[in-house]
Amino acid sequence: MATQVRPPRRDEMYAYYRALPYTSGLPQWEPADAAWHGGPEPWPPQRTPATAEQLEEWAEADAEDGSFHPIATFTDGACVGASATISFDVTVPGGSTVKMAGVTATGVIATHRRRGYLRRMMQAMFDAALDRGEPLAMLSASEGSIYGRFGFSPATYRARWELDRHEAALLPAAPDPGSLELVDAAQAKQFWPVVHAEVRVNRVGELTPLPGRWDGLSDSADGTNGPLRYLVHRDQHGDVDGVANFRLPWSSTVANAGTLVVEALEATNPVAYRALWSLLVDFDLTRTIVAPGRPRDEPLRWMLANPRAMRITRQSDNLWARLLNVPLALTQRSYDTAGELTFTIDDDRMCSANNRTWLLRACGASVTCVATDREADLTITVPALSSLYFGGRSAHDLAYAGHITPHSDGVIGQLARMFRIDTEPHNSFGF
Ligand SMILES: CC(=O)SCCNC(=O)CCNC(=O)[C@H](O)C(C)(C)COP(=O)(O)OP(=O)(O)OC[C@H]1O[C@@H](n2cnc3c(N)ncnc32)[C@H](O)[C@@H]1OP(=O)(O)O
Repeated sequence: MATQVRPPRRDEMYAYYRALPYTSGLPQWEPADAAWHGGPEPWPPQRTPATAEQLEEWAEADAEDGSFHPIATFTDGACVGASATISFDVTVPGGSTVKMAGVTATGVIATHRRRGYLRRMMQAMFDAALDRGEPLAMLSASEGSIYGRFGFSPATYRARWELDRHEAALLPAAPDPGSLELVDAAQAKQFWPVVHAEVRVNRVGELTPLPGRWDGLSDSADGTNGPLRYLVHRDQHGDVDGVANFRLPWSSTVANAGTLVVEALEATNPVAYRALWSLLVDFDLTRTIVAPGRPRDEPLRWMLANPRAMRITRQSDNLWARLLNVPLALTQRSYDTAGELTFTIDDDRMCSANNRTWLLRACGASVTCVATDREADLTITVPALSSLYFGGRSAHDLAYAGHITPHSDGVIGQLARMFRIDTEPHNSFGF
């Protein structure tokens, strides 16, 4: 059987999409409650197989999108596996953005699984990303057991919480000099990119939006979920500094009736953030407020008179990260404390140039990472370093779990102090 792993040609794109579960209506996520899923109905929902018109639309759009890099597996001329990377910028500790290969839409048809095709496509995508100068890759994992073997590990997190409206009283605060306004989808499409652009650079893990990111916003009803509604906050000068999308889905059960789902909310400052939530958590004729896909360190909890009233009902990892070029990635973030560390990597089966001992020196804006012959302070796995890179995992926990081996006293504490960040890494949308 002749097997090729290569980018598909334009005329092969239909066959390429057909290798993906979601084009055939098959599930593409493990059957677990998902933290980004707001509604009460079972998950994952049924999907309708893609029509020929949809496939043509995607092929057209993807061919024009220079940031989309598909890869496919062909056996005897038939496309049996598909994946792709999308070039993003991701915000890293210190507020810089780093070029990142977002691995997306991956599938191998059921009859051809466990033959190493995903591994071959992943290697091809890593090599191509390195050639484009992207020092790291990220993805959302459909199942938690697949991607660790390729060097990925959780980097950003999300939570779904619920709040009983009658327990949602906010602590008093200074009067808001700004105002709230309900807008339609056309206006929301204008405001979202402006607000997100400012929020993104201040939150580790946030991404540059894909082209057309907000094109799908609409005022039409989405079945029994009803239409999305849009709320904006303006500051005292009239400039929009916060946006929220929410829904009031219909439910057949009394238990789920009167639920207000906040699908997205971003604000550039605490006044706008508080104002948006203050309306949404006290919306007449509702009973429960549900917010999926939120940061785990949601400040709203500490604005409530009863902080326990906000109940985290699900939480999960969100994006997983994988450093492809360790020295390049490490010199593009900043460090909480100045320091010098030597560490060995010896487990990288896919980007073998990383298997060295490295000397990381950080002093303010000056950061260097070079190969060294010095003795290592510690040995760390690529997945552990990839998690640590975004600041949301504890070096102590990773060491306790065996992913980091210290070779001298106190070195895990130093690693923890250098890599820590103030707020949890989070990304408000995936890919
Ligand atoms: C980023 C995203 O897009 S997430 C979406 C991923 N897609 C899906 O979940 C759709 C359904 N599943 C599939 O299409 C396929 O099973 C894939 C894409 C997950 C894996 O493709 P395959 O070609 O079978 O993987 P491949 O044979 O290269 O396996 C590589 C390794 O991963 C392991 N592996 C593959 N899939 C799984 C799995 N679902 N669970 C556990 N281990 C797995 C293999 O055992 C193998 O292990 P080894 O290297 O230790 O021998």
